[in-house]
Amino acid sequence: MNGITVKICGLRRPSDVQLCQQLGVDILGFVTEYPLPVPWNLSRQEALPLLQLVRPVCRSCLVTGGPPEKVIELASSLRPSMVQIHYKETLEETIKISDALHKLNIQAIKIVPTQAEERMAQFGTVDIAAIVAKLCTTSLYGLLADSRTPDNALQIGVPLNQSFCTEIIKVSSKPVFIAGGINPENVRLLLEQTGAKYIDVMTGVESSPGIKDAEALSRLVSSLGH
Ligand SMILES: O=C(O)c1ccccc1NCC(=O)[C@H](O)[C@H](O)COP(=O)(O)O
Repeated sequence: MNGITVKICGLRRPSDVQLCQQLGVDILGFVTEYPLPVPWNLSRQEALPLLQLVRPVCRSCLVTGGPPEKVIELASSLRPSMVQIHYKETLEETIKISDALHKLNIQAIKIVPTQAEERMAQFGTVDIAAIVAKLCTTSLYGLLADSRTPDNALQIGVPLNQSFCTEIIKVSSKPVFIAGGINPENVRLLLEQTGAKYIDVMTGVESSPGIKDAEALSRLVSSLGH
């Protein structure tokens, strides 16, 4: 399973940042100034020294969200490689954020909500193919098909929605990250079933929120041939 891009999210400790890099993780995710009080959340003062540990061969990703001005200001201040727009941003807000970040050479990815009512609120339609088509005309780097949303942010092990992921991958011309309940035991099967090339994992490699389990992380990464 070579060629799979691995993002590990919810990093809070320097030792976990180092571990991810030793294991060859591609993207290191830091939940920063997220609009809800989740246990992975960092202040920008906490995030900065962790971001500075990320070597140029890896990418750093801020997971955040909210009003465009706030997201753009945060990214301008911390200068990560990527920003994951992961709250309730509309299409117009997503375009505003991704255009501004593009000018700063920062890649942006946007969650496509699993819940129909959230899709309607953010994009004015529930139709997944139509939403993906619109997002693929923007300056976003990629999309995220994630079962963890602002509405179930505190749950552990929210399972992956396979048909949702498969549908987005089928119609997207941009990279699609799949996320939700991926762990060392199910990762290969989920990749085969969805055809995904990009994965995002948080709680499936943790012993408790924000504490990565070195053995689980190592098994996940080595099962992908990293
Ligand atoms: O990280 C959070 O605190 C968070 C809160 C609300 C929505 C999403 C959040 N994280 C997004 C991620 O990128 C996670 O890596 C992704 O949801 C996968 O999580 P898991 O199912 O625990 O692997």
